[in-house]
Amino acid sequence: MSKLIDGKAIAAKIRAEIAAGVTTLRATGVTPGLAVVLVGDDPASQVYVSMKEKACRDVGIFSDEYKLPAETSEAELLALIDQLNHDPKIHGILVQLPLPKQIDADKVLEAISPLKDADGFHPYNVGRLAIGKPTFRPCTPYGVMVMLQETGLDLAGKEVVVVGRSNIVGKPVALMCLQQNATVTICHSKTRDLAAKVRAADVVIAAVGRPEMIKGDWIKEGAVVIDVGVNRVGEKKLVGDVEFAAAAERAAAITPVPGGVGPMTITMLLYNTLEAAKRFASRATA
Ligand SMILES: Nc1nc2c(c(=O)[nH]1)N[C@@H](CN(C=O)c1ccc(C(=O)N[C@@H](CCC(=O)O)C(=O)O)cc1)CN2
Repeated sequence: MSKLIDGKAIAAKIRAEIAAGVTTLRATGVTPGLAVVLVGDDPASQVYVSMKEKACRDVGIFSDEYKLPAETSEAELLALIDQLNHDPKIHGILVQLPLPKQIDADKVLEAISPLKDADGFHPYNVGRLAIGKPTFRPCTPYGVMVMLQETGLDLAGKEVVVVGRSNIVGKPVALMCLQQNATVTICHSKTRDLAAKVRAADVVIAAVGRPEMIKGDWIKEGAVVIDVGVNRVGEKKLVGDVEFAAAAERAAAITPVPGGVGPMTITMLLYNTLEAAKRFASRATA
């Protein structure tokens, strides 16, 4: 039976450090501020946004919420982003994804000032990550890396298989593992013999968004498994992208769902917001 990588416990430890950092910064007269923008009434997004607001309160970050109707136009959202880019109380801006169909998400993410890009999704920050000089890192992949670090595993020379190639998780987490000298394979819907690829992996990062798609018997004995999937099955049950019980029989360490990567996503958002505020403060005094 494998060791559980407890995202809640790791998140609590890092959030305490962030709270201390916020206190120090506030003593200099700068309160970190995060604008949380939600368009529409997607139930999961509403839950995530509430969790982000509560997490901000808990560590002393000021959060300003903008809940806009589902029929908001792209131009209206871009006007709000422009206003927030110029708001001195706001150091980080996050637009909850997904956005309604009439809005081009890429255009919106590109409109956020790269200096306030708490989600790390702006092409400037993505480019910095790609060249190995990250500024703001996307929160979920960043959280995954912190969890891997907590296991004490050295990624250098390890075979890492990332299942999923989204801009939010798959691609950036692959870049981050590459930066740590892992040999990285990104798998996706056109990958031939996914099972064989996963069977060869020392580390499996599942970010495909399909309930229990990665079978337990694909996991190599002693591998580390990070499950990014948060899939709702039926009324209340949440499952990951990996068949947890069977995978846990073989893995050296594995993340649960819930209580694994999810809490780390919000923690790294707090971290990025504090970083943005610190950089603002040092620009102001330069
Ligand atoms: N602007 C963004 N949009 C989205 C992001 C993001 O990082 N930035 N990621 C996801 C959703 N997400 C954050 O927004 C998110 C998903 C899951 C969790 C989480 O803590 N999950 C819990 C379970 C919570 C539940 O009961 O539903 C867990 O896994 O333990 C936090 C944040 C898409 N959009």
